Amino acid sequence: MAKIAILGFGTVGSGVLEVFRTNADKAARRAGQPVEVKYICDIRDFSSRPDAALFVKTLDPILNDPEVTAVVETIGGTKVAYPYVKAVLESGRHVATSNKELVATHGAELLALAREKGVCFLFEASVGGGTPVITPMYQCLAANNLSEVRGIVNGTTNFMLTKMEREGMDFEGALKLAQSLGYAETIDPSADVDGIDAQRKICILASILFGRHFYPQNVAARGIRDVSVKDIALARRQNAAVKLIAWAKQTEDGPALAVEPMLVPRESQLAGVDDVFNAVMVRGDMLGDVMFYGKGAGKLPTASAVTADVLDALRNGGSIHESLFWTDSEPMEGVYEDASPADRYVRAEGGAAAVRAVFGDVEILDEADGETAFTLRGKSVAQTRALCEEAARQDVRVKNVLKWLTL
Ligand SMILES: NC(=O)C1=CN([C@@H]2O[C@H](COP(=O)(O)OP(=O)(O)OC[C@H]3O[C@@H](n4cnc5c(N)ncnc54)[C@H](OP(=O)(O)O)[C@@H]3O)[C@@H](O)[C@H]2O)C=CC1
Ligand SMILES: N[C@@H](CC=O)C(=O)O
Repeated sequence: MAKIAILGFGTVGSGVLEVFRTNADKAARRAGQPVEVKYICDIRDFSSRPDAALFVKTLDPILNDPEVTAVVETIGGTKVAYPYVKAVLESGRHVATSNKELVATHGAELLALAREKGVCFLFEASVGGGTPVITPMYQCLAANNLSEVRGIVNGTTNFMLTKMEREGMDFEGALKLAQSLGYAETIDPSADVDGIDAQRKICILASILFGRHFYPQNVAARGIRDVSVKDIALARRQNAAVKLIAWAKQTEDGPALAVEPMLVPRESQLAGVDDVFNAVMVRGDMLGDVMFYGKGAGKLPTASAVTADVLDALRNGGSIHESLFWTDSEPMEGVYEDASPADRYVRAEGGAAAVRAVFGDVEILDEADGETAFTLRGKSVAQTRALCEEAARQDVRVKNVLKWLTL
């Protein structure tokens, strides 16, 4: 019988207990032995629950119990989760976590520690929630050189954009609904809306892709605050959808990665990914493109991925880190940009004549309510930025810029 502990009994942690209880037989077969949740550590009061005896308020009773061999971390953030996870790994126990902030900030160090101790540090649920992305990347695609990953990795914003497109729901209403469904980050939902959650996730995917640690501060991230119902309608007129895309790729100048709302042509499979669903496309030199699609957030989908990691750890042990590993690296100055030219949708205050005076002979998509929307073709990030700055000097305020995703 394997004994485990859950740290943090919120949306995901309570889901892990439910998955273990509902699918106990399946879990026992997979782990090679029955699995019992012996402790749950949470600062909240659960004394009225029938299983109140499981609850503890700190990590100490768990560390002091030699029967516990694996620990689930679903507290979130790094303040408590980082020292807790480090202590658990140092004590020679496996860790499975859904905490992308922890992995994006301390992943290389924790992987090295797990390797040193011969235990597992697994984090499948940290990207894609319940959708397997990380394990396929380092296991099933191991015979490929991977050059690119791109996808929709934030369930909350994808849910919100879908509600805005289909039901004309406003931004605040869509966010409240996503929060009530347990999709949004509880500590700070602006992590979803401002692209920070996706920034952490693309760092994890890029670290696997390139084999060295990528830090969030080196990744330009924009969320969906500037996306209006009007942008979505104009995108639809151009046979495209607005999606928050996280991408990382190898370019001639080295790695490039970012998170940004983009215009996604309907021919792309990513355009049809709606609601809380996530989808990640990985490009390999042998397989070509492969897409992983499924629920990116929510209690049971996410918990199912965390639980699977615990079962893998119990069954296979630390040898997994012969394939799941990346080296540490120093954060650099600035961000990893893609310098190649691209086409962009731009919406700015002012008439078509004022817009053309700055941006040249651009294709006008719409001119209404004192705003002009147009397509700016073949400009790099730096050129686009310079044009927007020049526009501001000429009283043409740019309200949104969305790069077209190439297929
Ligand atoms: N929700 C989702 O769909 C998904 C979440 N994730 C990630 O999973 C992690 C957990 O998310 P989620 O379950 O939504 O978060 P919740 O806020 O619902 O759960 C966290 C729990 O941990 C408790 N907690 C806080 N501090 C401590 C502490 N010192 N010791 C023990 N427990 C503590 C919290 O209590 P209190 O409320 O009092 O602070 C809360 O009960 C996060 O990293 C998140 O990003 C990943 C994929 C999907
Ligand atoms: N808040 C996140 C939860 C999963 O990581 C999201 O919306 O995707």
